[in-house]
Amino acid sequence: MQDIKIKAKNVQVHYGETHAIKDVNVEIADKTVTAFIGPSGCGKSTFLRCLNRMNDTIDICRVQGDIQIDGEDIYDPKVDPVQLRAKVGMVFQKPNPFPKSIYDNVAYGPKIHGLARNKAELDEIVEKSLRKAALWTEAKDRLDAPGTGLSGGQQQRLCIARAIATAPQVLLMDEPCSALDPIATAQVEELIDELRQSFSVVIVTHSMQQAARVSQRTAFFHLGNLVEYDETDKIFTNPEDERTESYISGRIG
Ligand SMILES: Nc1ncnc2c1ncn2[C@@H]1O[C@H](COP(=O)(O)OP(=O)(O)OP(=O)(O)O)[C@@H](O)[C@H]1O
Repeated sequence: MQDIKIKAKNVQVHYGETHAIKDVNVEIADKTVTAFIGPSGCGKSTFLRCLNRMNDTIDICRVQGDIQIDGEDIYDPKVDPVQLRAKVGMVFQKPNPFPKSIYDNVAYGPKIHGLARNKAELDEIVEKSLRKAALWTEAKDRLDAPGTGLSGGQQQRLCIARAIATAPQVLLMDEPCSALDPIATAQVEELIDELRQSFSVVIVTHSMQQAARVSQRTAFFHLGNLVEYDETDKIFTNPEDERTESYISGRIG
């Protein structure tokens, strides 16, 4: 078992009157892929967004409880959410490159966070991030071309390169393959497996096959509750809870 990277205690989330997350306690390991699964509306994305305070941007959303990353309370008023999101990167369902060149998409974060002292260092970060995101070979001769001109799968890898360019410690992925074809999906899944050498990766997925392929730990959510959290193999072959069993066998969801 790897070290614990994220500790969430008694987390509750409300959107106005809707109680979306009900007293969730979970410990997420470093250098591990953790999958969040469960039926639509069970709270997977809401809980994922708690981990880098993306819910702060939703007026009616109220987050309670305690979330620590490396022992530090991420909801402490001293924490700057912009800095936090550089440390806890995020990749969304739909590839959303900036309307800028491939180079500038990746260079943007390191620039605003002052991670490069000069152009040569910035070039190096861009190349390293694109290599890590398995996009360098396809992109190296067109770094000035717009990011939006890439294929869907390439755009998603560009967004992954952008997220890892700020040297995050955690990468959150909210259904990162749902807009991709099977080949692009396989490439991103392969990449996720490599990324876990460097970070803690947390992925929300609708696909149980994907969770089984990419993750080592799986958390099953149902109606805002974290029902079961265990080794991925255990969840899919021998779950403890009847609700998990029903979901993985296709009876609910
Ligand atoms: N911005 C929002 N405003 C109000 N309610 C919201 C908002 N986002 C989510 N909810 C509600 O919170 C609950 C959990 O939603 P969430 O999107 O986290 O579920 P999910 O498991 O990720 O679903 P899906 O798999 O369909 O994406 C649902 O009842 C949803 O309607």
